[in-house]
Order: sequence, then structure tokens, then C-alpha cells
Amino acid sequence: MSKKGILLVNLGSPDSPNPKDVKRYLGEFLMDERVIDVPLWARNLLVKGIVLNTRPKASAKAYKKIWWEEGSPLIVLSERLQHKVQGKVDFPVALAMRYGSMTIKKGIQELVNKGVDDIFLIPLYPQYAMATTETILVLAEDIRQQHFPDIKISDLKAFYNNLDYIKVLSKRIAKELEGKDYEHLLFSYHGVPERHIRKSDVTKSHCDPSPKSCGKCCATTSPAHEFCYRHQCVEVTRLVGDYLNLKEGTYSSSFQSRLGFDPWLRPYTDRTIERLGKEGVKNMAIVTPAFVSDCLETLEEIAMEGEEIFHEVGGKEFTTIPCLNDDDEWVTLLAQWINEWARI
Ligand SMILES: C=CC1=C(C)c2cc3[nH]c(cc4nc(cc5[nH]c(cc1n2)c(C)c5CCC(=O)O)C(CCC(=O)O)=C4C)c(C)c3C=C
Ligand SMILES: [Fe+2]
Ligand SMILES: [Fe+2]
Repeated sequence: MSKKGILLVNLGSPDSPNPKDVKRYLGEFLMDERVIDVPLWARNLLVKGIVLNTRPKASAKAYKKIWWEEGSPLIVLSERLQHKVQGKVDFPVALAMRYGSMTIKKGIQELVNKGVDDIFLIPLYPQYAMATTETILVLAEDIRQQHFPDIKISDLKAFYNNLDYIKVLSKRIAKELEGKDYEHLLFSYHGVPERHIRKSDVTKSHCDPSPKSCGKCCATTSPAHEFCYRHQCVEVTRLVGDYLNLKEGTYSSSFQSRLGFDPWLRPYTDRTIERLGKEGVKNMAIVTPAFVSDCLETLEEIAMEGEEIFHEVGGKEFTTIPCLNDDDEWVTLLAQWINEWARI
């Protein structure tokens, strides 16, 4: 009889907000060929030659602004989620990060030490992307083959269009916006270079993530959508819009956190916030459904920088909706998916 266990996997954070730790963390993260997907020589030049000599100081400053006494918000919130899920299922639940000290190898080892040989790996990302889900699954399989050849690992597929997930997310948004008179709700997703979308297109001809396509491909049914991050993001916006009965024109999608000079998914969040303010929107709300846990990108880039941009162009009320974090209904849904997997 096999023994089942659960491995939750999130992105990771530096060990501390000090430049040395941030540099080590960014080095591992940005040298991942699925994050900066250029040939090794070019990645070495770009990351080790340029980014790691300039960015860690600025990033460390940003991390310091959001760091909690207990540690990185992303790690602390993921741990709270792990503990709550553990309280709802009969299988051991471990937590690991793709980058940093809480490695996937340690997470698997922790489960194996408890006798587990059948693991359900849950990437904590609603949408599939080469830079998130794919890199986790590839690394987990490498580790399994090298160190734990006798165990089985299966994974939870991207759940962006799961109607139970949409319901939990929508209810959370509605609760946060209760009594608030907002004019526009912006769904801001972490960006990726347009090139990533083309690379993940299994049909090799469907996806055109450039603004000139106006997202037409994402609205046209295709097998490419199983791996199209852009499609999966705009679907979340559409499904939540439908669920909450939002009025056309009062909500939209944008993409944040671009890095470097290549074109990333558009419209960009910072420019969208600026445009909305310039068009006279006084009250706006923003939700970040590419993240399951609040992190640097939501707490600093959106809640601080985003609000500043909005105020600079005349905006007044800027409401940031927290991620699902350890929301009770989210925990219940994860437990339901785990139990469904265990019954297979
Ligand atoms: C350079 C390329 C990057 C790609 C592609 C990318 C994709 C991607 N990232 C997330 C989620 C998170 N990213 C976070 C931080 C972060 N991301 C990048 C770069 C890329 N991300 C950098 C350089 C950083 C570090 C911070 C900085 O220096 O500005 C985080 C926050 C981590 C934390 O500790 O709080 C998350 C979460 C997704 C979902 C994604 C593609 C879909
Ligand atoms: Fe990122
Ligand atoms: Fe598409």
C-alpha cells in the first residue's frame, strides 16, 4: 500500500532583506533558463555581469519595506496556508519553494521521512507559465529521478478556470470591495516576456501576444491555451467578471513587473494605473490573481508604487485586494482537491 503526501510549492524569497541574501536569491532565480530564457553565455552576461551588480541593492530596499518580523510575507503566508491545509486533510503536507533555502528536495525528503511514496505536488500558481509551474515540475522530476527514484509524483493542473476557484476568488474580491464605491477594478497579473508565450504555444502558430492582435487569439478556442499564460490570465478576469456581474468597461486586465528591454505582456500595469487616473478615475481597486500569497510584487509594487502613481495623476482612493493567502474558503477548496486526488 502506498502512503500519500502533499507538497505545496511556491516561488521563494531571500533569507533576509539584506543585499547579500537578495543577491544570492536573485542569482538562483534569474539564472533559471525558464525565467531568463536566453543561451547560457547570454544569461551569464546579463545576470552575473549586469543585473546582479545593480539590482540587489534596489531590491533589498524594496524587500525591507515589506519584510515582517516573522520573515518574508510570501514565506510566512505560505506557511500559514500549509498549516491550515494540514488541519483539513489526513495526509502529511510539506511546503517548499522553487528558489531559496526551502528547496523542493528538502520538501520531498520531509515527506519521504514520514514514509510517503506517492506525492501530490501543488504549484501555488493558478495559471501555467514556463517561469513558474513548468520550472517547478521539471526540477521536481529531476530530483525524483536522481534522489527518490521509487516515489511517484503527480501534480495539480493549472486551476485558473476551475469554477470553484473562481467562486472563492470572486467572493474574496466582493468582500474586500463591500461598501466601496470604486469606478474601475484592475486585474493585474505578473508579466512575462511575449517570447515566453510563443515558446509555450504547442501549436506553434496560435499565440500572438503582441498588442496588435488585441488578444484575439486568447479569445479563440485552441489547444494552445493549456499552456498559454496570457489566455489563462484574461480568462480569470472574464470568469470573475461574469461571476460578479461586473459592468463592461469597469474592469480590465494588465501585466506588472517587467524587467529588461524586451516586450512583455501588455498593457503594463503602471501605465494602466496612470491612464485611468488621467482619464478622471478617482477610485480604483486592484486585485493580483497570478499570486496566491502576498509578496514583494503585491505589497510594494502594487500597494505602494501603484498607489503613488495613481495619486500623482489625480486619483484618490486606491484599494489593494489581498491575495487568497490563508483564506478559509481557499483552504477548504485545496483540501477538497487533495481528497479528490487521493480517491483516484
Ligand atoms: C526576469 C524575469 C521574470 C519572469 C519571467 C518572472 C515571472 C514570474 N514571476 C512570478 C512571481 C513572482 N515574482 C517575484 C519577484 C520577482 N520576479 C522577477 C523576475 C521575473 N519573474 C524578479 C527579478 C523578482 C524579484 C524582485 C525584484 O527584484 O523586483 C515574486 C515575489 C517574491 C517575493 O519574495 O516576495 C513573485 C511571487 C510569476 C507568477 C511569474 C510568471 C507568471
Ligand atoms: Fe517574478
Ligand atoms: Fe492567446
